[in-house]
Amino acid sequence: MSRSELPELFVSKMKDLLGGELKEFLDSYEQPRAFGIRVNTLKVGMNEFLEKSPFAVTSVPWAAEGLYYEEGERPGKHPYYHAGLYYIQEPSAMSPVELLDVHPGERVLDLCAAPGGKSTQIAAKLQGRGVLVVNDNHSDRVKALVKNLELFGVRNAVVLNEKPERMLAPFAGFFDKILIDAPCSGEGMFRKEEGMMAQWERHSVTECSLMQHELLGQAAQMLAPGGRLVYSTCTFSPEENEAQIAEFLDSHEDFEVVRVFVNDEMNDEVNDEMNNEVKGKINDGMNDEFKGKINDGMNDEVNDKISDKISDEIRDEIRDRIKGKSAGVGFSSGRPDWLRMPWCSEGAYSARAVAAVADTVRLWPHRLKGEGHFVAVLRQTGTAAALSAAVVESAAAQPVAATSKRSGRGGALREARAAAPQAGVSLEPLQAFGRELLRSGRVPEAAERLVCFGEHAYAAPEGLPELNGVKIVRPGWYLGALHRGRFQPSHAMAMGLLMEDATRTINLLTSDGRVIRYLKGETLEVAEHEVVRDDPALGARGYCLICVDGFAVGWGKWSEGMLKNEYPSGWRWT
Ligand SMILES: C[S@@+](CC[C@H](N)C(=O)[O-])C[C@H]1O[C@@H](n2cnc3c(N)ncnc32)[C@H](O)[C@@H]1O
Repeated sequence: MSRSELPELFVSKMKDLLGGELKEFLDSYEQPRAFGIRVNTLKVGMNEFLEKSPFAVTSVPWAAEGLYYEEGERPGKHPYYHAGLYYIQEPSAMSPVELLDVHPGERVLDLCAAPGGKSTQIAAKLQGRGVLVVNDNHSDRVKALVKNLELFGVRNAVVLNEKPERMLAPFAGFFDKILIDAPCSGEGMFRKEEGMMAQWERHSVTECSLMQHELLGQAAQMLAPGGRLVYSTCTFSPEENEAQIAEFLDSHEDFEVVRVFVNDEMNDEVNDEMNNEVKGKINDGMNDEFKGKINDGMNDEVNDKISDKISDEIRDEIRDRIKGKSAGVGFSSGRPDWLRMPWCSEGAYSARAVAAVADTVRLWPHRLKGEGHFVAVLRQTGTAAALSAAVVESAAAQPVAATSKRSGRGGALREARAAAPQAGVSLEPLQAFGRELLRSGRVPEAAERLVCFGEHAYAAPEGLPELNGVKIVRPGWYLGALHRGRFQPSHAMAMGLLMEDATRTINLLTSDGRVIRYLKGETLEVAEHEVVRDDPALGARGYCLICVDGFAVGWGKWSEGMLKNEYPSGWRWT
């Protein structure tokens, strides 16, 4: 796009904000934009992906799993996309979750989650452990959110379609980490989606900032003492960013801004330095510690896992060090230009708030390869007493006994008691499926809990509070339907499995023409010897997990040399 297409009012606001940097900022609109994917480490290690990547990629400096790809590539048109190996994401949009600092086992809320870019990133950080609650108040957008979580194979997410005020009672003080990726005026989207410019004229920044103010206050109530809250937008207007945070701090004395660094200035040279150092260390580590073991017969898979692990650890260490080096360069510290905005009267915010806001992060499109983002990392400064009280409380937390409002047949809303299937529905077909098709012999796994809404079975994460009256779209990983004494496994179930989880698989290579035909929903010819079974006593006939290069893409039902296609119509390759 050209800078001349930008709304005049927007340009004059940016002049107030950026001063001498305005030209560089506007020039960035004439540059080609950066394209990114984020690797799904629930399914594939970074090193394995880099070896298999169908496109040339380079690292996004501020996101551990982020990669740039070149314009002209079509990552959405590759079987790996259908296997959920990556999410196509604008690179600067990868920064908020990176700064949320999620660890496996935590309770995390993504309050404004659709279509799920950041939810899938959080899920990968959780590595299947802990609880991820994702919410969006827009019922149509929630459908895309569910689909993306399913494609990513996320098993520990609960999807809600609620107004945040209705979540306050059940989730008061519940979450360790909360992300508010707020609805905003979208100024950072002008280059990516030109339609946003027309919307920007109509939707006032003021309207968005009122919404954001409310969301921040609501999220604060759901955060545990000592918890971390990340607020992000893809807009540049300070009314929706710095001012929003300053106002929040002035009404929430128990919150502070956490000083974080983003390497928006990190240049290729530093990046290369980091990559070389990582490579060298991996080789050293391999030589010293693992070479002997590898020679002792460890196979390639184990080898890859070790090098993934070393790579992650060393990468983190080096990244931290380089972040230290760039302190004071790559973020908005000490640049209070927003206070010069015409609407900002002197003394509108306390000195504490103004000083703290200097530690929020701006990713600018003229300084890095990305469209731009604002990120504020906030911490609830819980006292030790409050923290121990929260621990006692969480130990006493009851498991879910949720009710769900789902549209029943005929569109009527009905309440279904969770954990018990509909009267007359037996769980035996689901259990039999688990015994036959899963190596673990059971579904759900020990850390999950079976929840039924009518005929539909889910594996829910443990440790949620009572959710009575909350609109639940998915109480967990959707397993499938129990109908007339049969179990019909869902596509979400297939996507939540790894090839090694299943006892009967058909693994096709991407080069095999049948892959695209499978993804288009066609019936395939598959010879019996291609149906791989753990145990020769297990027949070839029946459900098989269909994989591409070892990654699950869906179900098929094999019989007499033919594979009946179970790939859902809404997911097909077009
Ligand atoms: C910037 S988008 C979120 C993008 C998402 N985090 C991602 O990475 O894919 C903001 C979302 O907030 C939702 N939203 C707007 N107002 C909301 C509210 N009051 N409560 C919850 N969600 C809201 C919108 O429907 C929209 O999907």
